Amino acid sequence: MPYYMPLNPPEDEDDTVVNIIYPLESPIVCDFDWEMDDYEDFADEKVKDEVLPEDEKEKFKQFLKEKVRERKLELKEAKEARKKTIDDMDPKTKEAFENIQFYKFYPVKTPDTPDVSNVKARYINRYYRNAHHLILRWLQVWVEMEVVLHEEDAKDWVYKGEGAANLILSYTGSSPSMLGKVLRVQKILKDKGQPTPNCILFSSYEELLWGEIPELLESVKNDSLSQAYATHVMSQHLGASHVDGGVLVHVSKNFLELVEKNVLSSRPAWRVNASTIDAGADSALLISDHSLFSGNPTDSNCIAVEIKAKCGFLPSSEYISKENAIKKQVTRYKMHQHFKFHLGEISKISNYDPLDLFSGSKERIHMAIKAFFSTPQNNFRIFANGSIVFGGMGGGADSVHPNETEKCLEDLSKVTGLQISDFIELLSEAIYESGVLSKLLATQKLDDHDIEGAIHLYYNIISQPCLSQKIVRDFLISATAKDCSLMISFQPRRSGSTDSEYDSIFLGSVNQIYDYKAYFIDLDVKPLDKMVHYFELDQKIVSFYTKNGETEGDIDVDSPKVGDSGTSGDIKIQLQH
Ligand SMILES: O=P(O)(O)O[C@@H]1[C@@H](OP(=O)(O)O)[C@H](OP(=O)(O)O)[C@H](O)[C@H](OP(=O)(O)O)[C@H]1OP(=O)(O)O
Ligand SMILES: Nc1ncnc2c1ncn2[C@@H]1O[C@H](COP(=O)(O)OP(=O)(O)OP(=O)(O)O)[C@@H](O)[C@H]1O
Repeated sequence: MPYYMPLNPPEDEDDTVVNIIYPLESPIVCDFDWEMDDYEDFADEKVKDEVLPEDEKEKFKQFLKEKVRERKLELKEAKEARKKTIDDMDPKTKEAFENIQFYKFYPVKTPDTPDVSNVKARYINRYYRNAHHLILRWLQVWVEMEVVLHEEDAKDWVYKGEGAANLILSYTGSSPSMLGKVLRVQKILKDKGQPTPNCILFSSYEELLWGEIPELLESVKNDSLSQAYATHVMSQHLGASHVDGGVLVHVSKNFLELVEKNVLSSRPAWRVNASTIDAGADSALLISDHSLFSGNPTDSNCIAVEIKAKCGFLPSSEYISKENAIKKQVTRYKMHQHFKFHLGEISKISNYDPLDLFSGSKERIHMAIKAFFSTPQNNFRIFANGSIVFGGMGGGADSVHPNETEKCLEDLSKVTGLQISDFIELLSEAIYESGVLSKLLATQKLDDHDIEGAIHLYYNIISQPCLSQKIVRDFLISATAKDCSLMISFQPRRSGSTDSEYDSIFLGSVNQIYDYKAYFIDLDVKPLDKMVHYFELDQKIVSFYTKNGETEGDIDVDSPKVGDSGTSGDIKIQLQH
């Protein structure tokens, strides 16, 4: 019940505590209770503890007052918004909420489960408050997993792509229920020293952090965290119509082992060295193949574009230290490119600027797409009828060698029937008209403290669990939004048909209407203990850029030009409609 709207205010509306991070060389991280604490005494205490210089006291008090004022305003607005929603509620809905009954289930003791009969409590959480009924019975919530994939099914699944955490298989068999689907199977890293990319179990801190979303905690038991996080967290921010949680299916060990063997030769060598399919998993996610428009590879004439947009804003957090002030002027993406080039992870600095893609300006979106064509790296792929025709498979920072770009452009035009300039026009119109990136940007901006602020709250959580959770939770949601991909699929509308349930773009240059759909993929929860990695990587990237600037790997002027009248831009090829 993610949208449960209690008629009585949740407890935090009476909360008088505000989380403080006061920016100093060593920031002061504390909680201030405006009912219990006195500004003067509070500041004196900090001076006495030698965390606040005496001459900073007045400024600190002003800072506290400002934070208290902001928090009170926030609470007042939340209260008014609640009141308005309740006032506007139709009487039937209101009656349903008034009569709602909560049942809290506890497991009975079995040889494998602990006896919890003495620790039962009616309390659920601060929204639901107390349960009306307590039931001591094991409630096993099974996700519908009617499908089981066995060894003999392995031949129907081929390699589609992979990231650091998952390997994606396309279905090539004839079962109608699987047609147009991909299977997302978990991988495990060979080097146990690397930070774990995927979170399938929760630590006790994570249980606290995400505890307000019961479906998430429940999903861990069912091995369906990835599905639950997409559905119950990310879709609230990105819009349910752009998120597909998929369905969990059982997979046998033999199925996974055979698939691992079958796809080995299609996988990039560096991915094979880094990770392997987790043959111990007993389920995998079955999701619609969003590189297909109709779900059927044979009848769709579909072109799809995958964009890993990365972080689309410059941080302005007050917690960013003076030495790292460059972060407020140069994008994380650009600085990371220089660092990756230095490490030999990419052969060329990308021309792509995320600020262009997220700008909301048609011209700048155009520029971003042109940059993707010259340096796609792992940020840009194009699929025709589900098969990749531009960009590299298997993710990775430098998945396409620049020399291959020209050839890819020719292939692309052959299958789409569009000149590259028309294709860029179609894609930028869809990005501009759909507004789908503005939701993504707002979700990324949940990170308003920057890692330099959030890291202190992370340490807070692991030293005295229960404080400062929202900021870290928002940081992790934002991290998912900075790393996910957007998949937009297009299908030319048949001539003669006028109405359609889809959004569409009219491409004047070819006199054709294209229907399109947009989905976000890779919406997994980031592990809480990755916070330290985030902080360390951030410091490395910024310090490298601050010391070295743009001296290495500057943008190559000889890269293929796209979208202008000229060679590649005029290539033309046919996609039947
Ligand atoms: O830190 P970044 O920006 O390099 O992002 C990582 C990505 O690198 P990129 O720079 O996009 O090539 C990285 O992508 P690749 O493996 O390089 O294709 C992963 O997406 C990684 O996420 P996770 O560990 O699989 O959950 C990403 O890690 P998160 O930071 O999203 O946790
Ligand atoms: N539903 C889907 N439809 C079509 N293609 C998909 C789908 N899901 C994933 N893919 C393809 O598989 C690739 C890898 O998938 P995904 O990004 O989910 O892996 P990951 O390991 O979670 O990534 P990361 O490295 O970001 O953690 C994607 O880049 C995309 O090309």
